[in-house]
Amino acid sequence: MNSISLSRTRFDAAIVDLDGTMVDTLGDFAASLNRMLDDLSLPHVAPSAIERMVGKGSEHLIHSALVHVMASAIADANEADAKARALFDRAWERYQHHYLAINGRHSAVYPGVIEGLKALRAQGLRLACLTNKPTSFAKPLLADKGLDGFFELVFGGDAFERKKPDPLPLLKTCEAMGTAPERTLMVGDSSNDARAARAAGCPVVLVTYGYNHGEPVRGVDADGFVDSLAELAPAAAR
Ligand SMILES: O=C(O)COP(=O)(O)O
Ligand SMILES: [Mg+2]
Repeated sequence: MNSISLSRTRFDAAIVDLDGTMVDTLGDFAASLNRMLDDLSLPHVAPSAIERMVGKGSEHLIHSALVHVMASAIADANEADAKARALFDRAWERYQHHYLAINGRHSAVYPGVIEGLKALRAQGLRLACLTNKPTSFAKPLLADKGLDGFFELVFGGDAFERKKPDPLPLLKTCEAMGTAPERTLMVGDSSNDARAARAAGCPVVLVTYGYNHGEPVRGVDADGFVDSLAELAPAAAR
């Protein structure tokens, strides 16, 4: 933890991101997207490219993957975008089908997550999970990985009118828990989480191992960085 402001703060609650923060879901994203692309008779997309597209919800991920695979055949960016839009409804239906069928099978909980969540709960913090993936994907994934018992609330990207990086989901989650944003710690892996937290008035810590749209995470404006959620316990206890 490299933050001075955090060490002076006491927290009542924490809001924890899912993909890239608690669970490495890149394998699930790759499997579902590539099965979807098979159904559309389109070429596969590499996990290294998918990693840069994750974090802004499934709609953004699907559209980005479609544009990415069509860019090799269609030189004009506007044309590729229009083609991706035309294919979207079918792609979304196929993606949902495949994601729900394999949810969690190609994913793993990051080291230190269970330890970190246990420590936060032991300090009396209330926990909510707030992700941009749909709630119907998030809840079974948390259950499959044995993480559901830590969270009194789970909100997906479809739970509110707008997704992170908009502050609305964080403000609504604080409201649902009855906690003040300045005493509610956001724990995430990307600039999406940090921007949402800053705008909501929540202190924010980012993990260094997540996705962050392919950009170095330490360049993001946050209150601290941790290499493992296990490092959060002493900060929360102060
Ligand atoms: O974009 C996603 O589906 C995952 O997003 P998350 O990092 O908010 O969990
Ligand atoms: Mg994330």
